[in-house]
Amino acid sequence: MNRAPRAQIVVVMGVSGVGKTTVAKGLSTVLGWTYAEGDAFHSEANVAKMAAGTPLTDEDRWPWLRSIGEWMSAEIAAGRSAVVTCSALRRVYRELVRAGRPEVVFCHLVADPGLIGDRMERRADHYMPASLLPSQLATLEPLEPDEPGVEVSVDGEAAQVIARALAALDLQPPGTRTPRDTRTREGNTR
Ligand SMILES: Nc1ncnc2c1ncn2[C@@H]1O[C@H](COP(=O)(O)OP(=O)(O)OP(=O)(O)O)[C@@H](O)[C@H]1O
Ligand SMILES: O=C(O)[C@H](O)[C@@H](O)[C@H](O)[C@H](O)CO
Repeated sequence: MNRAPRAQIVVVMGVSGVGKTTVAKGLSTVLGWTYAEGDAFHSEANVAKMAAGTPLTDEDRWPWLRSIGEWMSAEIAAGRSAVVTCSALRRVYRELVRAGRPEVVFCHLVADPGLIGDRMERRADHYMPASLLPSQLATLEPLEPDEPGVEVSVDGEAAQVIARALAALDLQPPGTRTPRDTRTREGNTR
């Protein structure tokens, strides 16, 4: 029987400035998957708060996380695989995003804080000030072993990082799978 493969959702997570947008866009292009920018789901109030240099609270983040989850559910219902950025700093946030969606896997981007700070300082067209990096790092709870996902270093050029993320996630661009790979993955409920 010819069954359509289940949709997969990759959440590219990590602190502000670590490279989520860069990597998520790259993955979606290579894989031909839908892409969404998690920042676009923030309320104007959240954006204004961050732009003013004030960290968001849990209460600020819950509605934002729920909107991202709703977007994922729509993609899953349509049978589309997708990549979305979402800082997903705390485990409870990731649990909210995953709840009822076994298709979700996280790609946690990591780097030396100095490297992230440099990249943020050089980025001109973004509301998030580099001064919020310490609070992002303090809030971050790295992926735990029982959570679905991988950790990927963003050291090096963007193309290298995207290739590293694909390999860590065990994803191949369409057309590059051998029949043997296809058989293996059909039976894999990861
Ligand atoms: N591998 C890389 N090498 C050099 N520069 C990079 C790399 N990845 C990202 N950058 C640059 O670093 C800055 C931050 O990257 P990006 O905007 O993708 O991060 P982000 O995690 O999406 O940030 P935010 O959460 O604040 O939106 C950008 O100016 C981007 O062009
Ligand atoms: O949880 C948070 O504090 C926010 O999502 C931030 O991480 C920003 O949205 C993002 O990084 C934009 O710069």
